[in-house]
Amino acid sequence: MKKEKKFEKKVFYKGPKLSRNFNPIFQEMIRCSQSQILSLSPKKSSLSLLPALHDCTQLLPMASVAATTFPSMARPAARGIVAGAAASTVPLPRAGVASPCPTARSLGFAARGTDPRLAIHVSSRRRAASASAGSRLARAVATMAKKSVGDLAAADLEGKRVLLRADLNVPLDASQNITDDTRVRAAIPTIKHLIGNGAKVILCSHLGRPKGITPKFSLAPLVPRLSELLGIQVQKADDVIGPEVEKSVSVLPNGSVLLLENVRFYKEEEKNDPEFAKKLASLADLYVNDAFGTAHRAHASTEGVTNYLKPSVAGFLLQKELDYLVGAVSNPKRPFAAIVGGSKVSSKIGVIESLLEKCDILLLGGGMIFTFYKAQGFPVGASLVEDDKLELATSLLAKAKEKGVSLMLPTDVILADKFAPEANCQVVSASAIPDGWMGLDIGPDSVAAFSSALETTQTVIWNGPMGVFEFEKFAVGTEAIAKKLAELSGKGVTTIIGGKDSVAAVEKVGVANVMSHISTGDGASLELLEGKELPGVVALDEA
Ligand SMILES: Nc1ncnc2c1ncn2[C@@H]1O[C@H](COP(=O)(O)OP(=O)(O)OP(=O)(O)O)[C@@H](O)[C@H]1O
Ligand SMILES: O=C(O)[C@H](O)COP(=O)(O)O
Repeated sequence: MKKEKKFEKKVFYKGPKLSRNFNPIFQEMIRCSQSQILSLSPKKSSLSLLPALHDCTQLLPMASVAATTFPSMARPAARGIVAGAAASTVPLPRAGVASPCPTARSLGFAARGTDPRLAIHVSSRRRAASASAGSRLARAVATMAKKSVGDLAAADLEGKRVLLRADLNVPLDASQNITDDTRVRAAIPTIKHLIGNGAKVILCSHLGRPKGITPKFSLAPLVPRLSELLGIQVQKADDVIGPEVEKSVSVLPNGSVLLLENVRFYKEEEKNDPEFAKKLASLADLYVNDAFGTAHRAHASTEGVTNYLKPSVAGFLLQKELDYLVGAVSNPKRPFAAIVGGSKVSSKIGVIESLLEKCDILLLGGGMIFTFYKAQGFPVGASLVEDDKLELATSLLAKAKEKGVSLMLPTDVILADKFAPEANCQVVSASAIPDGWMGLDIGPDSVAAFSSALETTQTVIWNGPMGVFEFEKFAVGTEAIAKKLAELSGKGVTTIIGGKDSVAAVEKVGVANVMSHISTGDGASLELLEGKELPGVVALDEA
């Protein structure tokens, strides 16, 4: 690299002809001389004069430079759709309904106010999106345009028996205490709305994966917390269907809640048995699905009952999840960055492929990066590698380039001499992993490069940790990203966190309450990000 006065105009490289095979050289060049690289000419055409260098921008931290220095590489926002969405309104709970209870940590229901473009009804997105008919995006958004519980008038609810499917699948300790009540708190706004309008709520959920009636999976431990959050005594049925439950429902006063027993105590639930669904539906007059975390399951209580209950509508939590994981991701404020981590590339292929269609910057971390390194010919030591996914990694890199997405891989990693919390560690360049060592976190240079790339963004979605964050020594990269996203949230950037480990990381760092949206779904949010339709959503009435 020759030092020149006019760095902002050109960068000269002296050395072997650059190609992908010379990535280690280029990587080292960036590591040592980042300020010089940062001064590449802002014309994309100058990159094309250096085709090999251009290749590298798709693979290395140059991508962050490209994102900031070459805004033309970022694809323009879908302005028509955004404008349509901005003009629409949020369906608010009706007057006289108690506001959601204060929560220990914000579930982000207030975030609509911070980003007016997200204050939209699902149906308005359908109208806007249909303007770009034919695109995969338009279809995906359109199928998520569902009638909401907020669309029902007070008269539709007063005295009505409402079957409300929530996801109360919470973790319990050995003494049956709830160790994380996030999903319980997330269910409260819809329940309050229903009881505030005089409905009789028949609340139903699964807990765990029981095989038949299993006392440790009873929903009984949920009753005290639900009652506390709702400010009324929640009744509990000992069964899901049958004469005893029917009797309890028949004496329910308006504005009350009856919690059914774990719906998975019946094997018919997961089989989506029509007879079981019919019996469950017969308890109620209408159906509300607020169980986002289970919306990817076509079960009797999430899908089957909609064949017997009209209307079948979405609850507020389900709506909010769709607003962010479909709406904000499909029509993002740009630049839009996606951060994908986790253990294996194989479990994130769908997410990466889908996000490559939408984002401007893609940051990769976690165990999957070593498959990408190996695909580029780097030594990976004892790191996690999926040898049968090397071609896939190469094709994802090519796809990113083709789509003009700035894909960044970490340039340095933290290595361990064994997979253990007390392992010895060292930081090395990503291209210089010695035999016998395994990469368990991204390194400090990568954190800096990722942070500076994120600085440029207006929307960020994060799924999957950057390293083995369960071990303190290897949690630094993940926690740094969590803190960076918290900082960006404070500056008005839309930040969306999905995947149980990324959610756990932001909670551990204590910044969950500042994020725009923390998804309550795990598999469901992953499937939604992959662009899949969720059966529990598809089955609901159209808006
Ligand atoms: N470098 C690495 N080597 C091995 N394992 C890793 C590495 N980096 C992260 N992991 C592990 O990946 C796991 C998380 O991977 P996973 O794909 O399940 O992510 P997730 O998106 O948060 O989870 P999910 O979508 O299932 O909720 C963590 O347990 C973490 O320890
Ligand atoms: O925790 C979850 O992901 C949901 O409650 C769905 O549970 P399941 O994976 O057992 O269907």
